[in-house]
Amino acid sequence: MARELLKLEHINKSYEDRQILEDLNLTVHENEFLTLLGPSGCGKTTILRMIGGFETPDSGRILFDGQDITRLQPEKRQVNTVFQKYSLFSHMDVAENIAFGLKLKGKSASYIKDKIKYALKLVNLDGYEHARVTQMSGGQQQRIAIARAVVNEPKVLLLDEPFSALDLKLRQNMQREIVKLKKELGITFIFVTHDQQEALSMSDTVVVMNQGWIQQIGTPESVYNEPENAFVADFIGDSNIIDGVMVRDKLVHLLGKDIPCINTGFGENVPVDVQIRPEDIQICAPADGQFRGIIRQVVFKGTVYDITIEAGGFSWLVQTITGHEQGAEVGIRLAPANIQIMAKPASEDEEAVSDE
Ligand SMILES: Nc1ncnc2c1ncn2[C@@H]1O[C@H](COP(=O)(O)OP(=O)(O)OP(=O)(O)O)[C@@H](O)[C@H]1O
Repeated sequence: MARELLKLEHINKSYEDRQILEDLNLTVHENEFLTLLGPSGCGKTTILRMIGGFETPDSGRILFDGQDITRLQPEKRQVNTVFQKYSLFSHMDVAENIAFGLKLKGKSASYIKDKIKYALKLVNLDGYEHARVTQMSGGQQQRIAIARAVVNEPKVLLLDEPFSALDLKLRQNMQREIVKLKKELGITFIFVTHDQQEALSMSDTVVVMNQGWIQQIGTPESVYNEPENAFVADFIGDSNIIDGVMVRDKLVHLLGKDIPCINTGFGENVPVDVQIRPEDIQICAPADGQFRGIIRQVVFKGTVYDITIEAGGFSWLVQTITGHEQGAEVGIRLAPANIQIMAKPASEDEEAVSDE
């Protein structure tokens, strides 16, 4: 793993007596593409604003290269932000927008000219120096906002939902371009989004958040394939999440049956959440299934079918590449490797204990 570049240590932040972040710890490595992913209001932007210097934590420290920058002014940090609304100056042309920060820093005219040329080339807008920003498309404005940040040669680029105003096609284009840009620049990117697809396709590391808490940190593959709890499983991709109880290691009691699973490390009789991805469920002949049921709904999604099967008292979402007949009786088979066993959230555990 690369060197640790940025560290958030024991961060607390409240707004008007409401605690938004509590004892948050996060490490960002040099040259990492790290994405903060979570539903609206979970505190992603607050974290980004603290890293950028636009917000101060109530307590805790932010370290950059080992130096405490918690209270350092934004312009003194080696960090630049691309905001959601781009915040371009409408009365200035493209070049003036990009030059703005450099002029404030007192850079020479020839230095600024070279930088503008370099940055516009980088974002595929060569020759647009004198265009008016108001006459440019959302995607082009987004690129200018990125060019404006890049000319400052930041060590870290912060991007706060930069594609939220763009339509799907353009969004996907920009996602590819950002990943390419990141490779060319060789710097650290911290990206904020509530779009799980965007996070999975772009990042080295995904930080999944909910209500101010980090739920899981991992590669896109690990948060998708090995979610640590039901929130992550449910938020990232589609999931079947079912209450289970461990019978013993490698055997979980699920909807009235004992089903083999992989190693879990959970003790006997421990209540767990069991996750099975829709694409991992095998539909078979009724007699061959671990559960027997009826197909209730078949919806064609373009590349896959979403099939709802009622079986074992549970409504399963199953994804297949071939169609099935509504009303048909079928079996469901689960491969042990496709059964993800997760700890229940602490509060639910307590309830389970007190119910007994
Ligand atoms: N300046 C502020 N004053 C009061 N409350 C605030 C302020 N800034 C943010 N909040 C609140 O803090 C919480 C976290 O906000 P934040 O913007 O960090 O979330 P987010 O995950 O980035 O959400 P979104 O995706 O909607 O931007 C929200 O409930 C928000 O209303």
